[in-house]
Amino acid sequence: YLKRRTTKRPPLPPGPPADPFIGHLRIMPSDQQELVFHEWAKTYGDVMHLKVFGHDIIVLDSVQAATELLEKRSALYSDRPNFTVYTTMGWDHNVAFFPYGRRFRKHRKLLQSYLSQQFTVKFRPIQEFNARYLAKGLVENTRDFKYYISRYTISVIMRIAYGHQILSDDDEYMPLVENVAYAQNNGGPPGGTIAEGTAERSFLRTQMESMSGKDLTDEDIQDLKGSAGVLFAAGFDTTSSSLETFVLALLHHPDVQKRGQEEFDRVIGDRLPTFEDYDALPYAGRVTMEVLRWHPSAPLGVPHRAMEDDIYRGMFIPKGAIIIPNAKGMNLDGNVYTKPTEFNPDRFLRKSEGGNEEPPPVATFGFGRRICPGRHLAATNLWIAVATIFATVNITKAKDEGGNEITPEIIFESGVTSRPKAFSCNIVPRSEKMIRIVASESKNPSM
Ligand code: HEM
Repeated sequence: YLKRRTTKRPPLPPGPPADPFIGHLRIMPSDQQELVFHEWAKTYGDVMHLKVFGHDIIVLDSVQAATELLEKRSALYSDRPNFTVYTTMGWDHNVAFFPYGRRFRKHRKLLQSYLSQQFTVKFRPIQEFNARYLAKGLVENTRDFKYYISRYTISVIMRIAYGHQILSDDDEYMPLVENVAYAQNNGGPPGGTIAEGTAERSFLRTQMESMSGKDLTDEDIQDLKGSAGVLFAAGFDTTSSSLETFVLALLHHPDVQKRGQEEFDRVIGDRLPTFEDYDALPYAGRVTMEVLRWHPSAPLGVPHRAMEDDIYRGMFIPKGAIIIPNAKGMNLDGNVYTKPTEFNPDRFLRKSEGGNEEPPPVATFGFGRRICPGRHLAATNLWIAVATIFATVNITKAKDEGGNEITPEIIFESGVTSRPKAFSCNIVPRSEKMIRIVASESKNPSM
């Protein structure tokens, strides 16, 4: 009896009541899962167990639990579940879905060195130019603002991954906006130019050069193409949806736009911002951080998988369990953020400066050995776009036929990546002077 007691397995983490056999299938939300999980966590705790189709699912709803498991015990939690849907869609070269192992480490190493904080400083001229090109689009305003946002994020990635700068709407690669899977599987369009040695410096070219002299295997070539395609697939949607979230937040908070514009006028005024101005434009920095907190564009992160049985805070986590880090839930944690649903960039300010000293939203970019390798690029892409938008245009609510302002709902689509539900707005240049500045500073790049 004593032996049986000591070897008894601790209980699974708590969770909502389940049905026999089918577990939580019936109550699994099909929409806004992140918000429903966050509500459940208020009753069952920040480590919650669900069971669906025989699979154990552990939802983590606090940064503390996610850090302790996915970072401190990363040797046990860096695997991915089997993403059958994505692999049957042909996304099998995407490192984001690789199980933990040799091929994962190889891809991750390639990406990590190219996207490190230090290395991404080299991309600044590319980001600055493309932010100006974004402003040019918004000032001309002949298409929906979402088009210009997508063109911006695609252009930066195309240039960094493949060495190709998009300079016109007729660019043959613009259809990639609609066809991420194509880029993923074909290693990006300008592959030919790389072989010919004419492409600008880029991820593909750098990796090819570092391997020159070696005999490249088919797997090496596939891996190079695959990881360049991953930059596109993982970086495009996430960044453009965050910029849409920024526009949505401005419509609800004209005061935020006003303060961003006042900061720009006071500090810079008669030219467009560059990364040299980063420290001088702290409000733009806080707004960027609040966008990433308010609605993380991958609200449930990307699931990890437990590689062994584990025990955490006296709860049993079975081998094979799917671990879901609920980034949105963590960013709405009322123990960490005051009035968490409010968009308030000043929450990050020091108390002595009138803020709450609340921490940056680390959950947005995930955890441990799987943390987003593109996070430095993403954060700087967002910052330069935010600062340039403050500098150049006024964004206000659209009006209906009767001249009444339309206030868009704060509601986000469900999915692995999530953007605001479609909404419209008015975008006009801030002044004649700004139109001239944008025209003269968005000329072809010398990068
Ligand atoms: C706002 C923009 C972005 C957000 C919110 C975001 C978020 C995330 C998250 C939550 C993960 C999963 C982390 C985990 O498993 O714990 C991830 C993985 C990844 N991200 Fe990002 N990301 C963004 C932009 C980018 C960019 C710009 C790139 C590259 C150009 C990129 C490349 C990747 C890759 C390759 C992975 C897979 C990493 C792995 O499985 O080891 N991301 N991202």
